[in-house]
Amino acid sequence: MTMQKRIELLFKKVRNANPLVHHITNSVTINDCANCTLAIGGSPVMASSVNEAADMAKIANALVINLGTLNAASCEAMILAGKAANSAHIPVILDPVGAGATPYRIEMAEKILREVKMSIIRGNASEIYSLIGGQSQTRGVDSGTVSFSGADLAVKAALELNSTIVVSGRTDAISNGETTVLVNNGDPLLTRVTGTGCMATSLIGSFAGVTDQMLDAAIAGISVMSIAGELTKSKLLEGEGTGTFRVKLVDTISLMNGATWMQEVQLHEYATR
Ligand SMILES: Nc1ncnc2c1ncn2[C@@H]1O[C@H](COP(=O)(O)OP(=O)(O)O)[C@@H](O)[C@H]1O
Ligand SMILES: Cc1ncsc1CCOP(=O)(O)O
Ligand SMILES: [Mg+2]
Repeated sequence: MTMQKRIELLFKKVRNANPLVHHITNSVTINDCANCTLAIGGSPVMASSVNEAADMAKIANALVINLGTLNAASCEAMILAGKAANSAHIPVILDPVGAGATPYRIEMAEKILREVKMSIIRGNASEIYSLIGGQSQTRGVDSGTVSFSGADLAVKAALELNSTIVVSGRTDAISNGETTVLVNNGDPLLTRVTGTGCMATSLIGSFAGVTDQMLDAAIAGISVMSIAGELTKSKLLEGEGTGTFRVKLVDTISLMNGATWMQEVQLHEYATR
């Protein structure tokens, strides 16, 4: 079966299986992440207390760790939950929001990466670059300039971090170090609403909860967000701006199925080792 066909089938699979996606995430986009998880067919639970993080991870189908507003307590909860998920063979997905923006963020990201095995890591180019020791001009949570192409960065990070990597941007690059795929969908409006990266990571977590193929889950999640950006832009009426775009984005995701995905996705294999 081709990768495209496998991903097409994931839409029904995720809606039938309704995977529990445990999030330890930031306080800015937490509600959008929960609604995006529901829109694609998952069941979100946000649980960040050190008293229950490990127990919740054990009963989940996937764990999403998002560093957006991390602090000492949430970092401890992320490590407890991550270790529990690793022991139970539950996929862990990392969104290193703002990694590289401050020394604390990169220190914490490195600490979590030392303790927890990540199945998938999704970030913008600056964030992924900082995880492999690079320095780019990142401003807060936005991407800056990086000297690699997204595809080359994804391959390098996949090999160095031993994980499936998604570098999001105008073109999304996804690599497990052996197979690298580019997704040429998206719309610049996606960068004018906070949380589209976080929501993409929640979508990836939802798909990772229903397949063992982490590359498929990573491609499915990021491409759903990028395609939804395009379709939602085309549905905006005169006088509607970024606020309406945010609401309609969740509508679009909730209505997307395998057939629409097949029709819209612009997928290209980049390189095979
Ligand atoms: N310049 C762009 N043009 C079109 N789509 C984009 C652009 N930049 C980012 N996207 C899309 O926006 C979504 C969020 O990615 P990104 O902005 O890189 O994440 P983050 O919000 O974490 O920085 C992804 O679906 C990505 O493909
Ligand atoms: C603005 C902001 N500040 C801390 S977390 C956060 C949300 C970032 O979300 P995204 O990376 O998806 O734009
Ligand atoms: Mg982000």
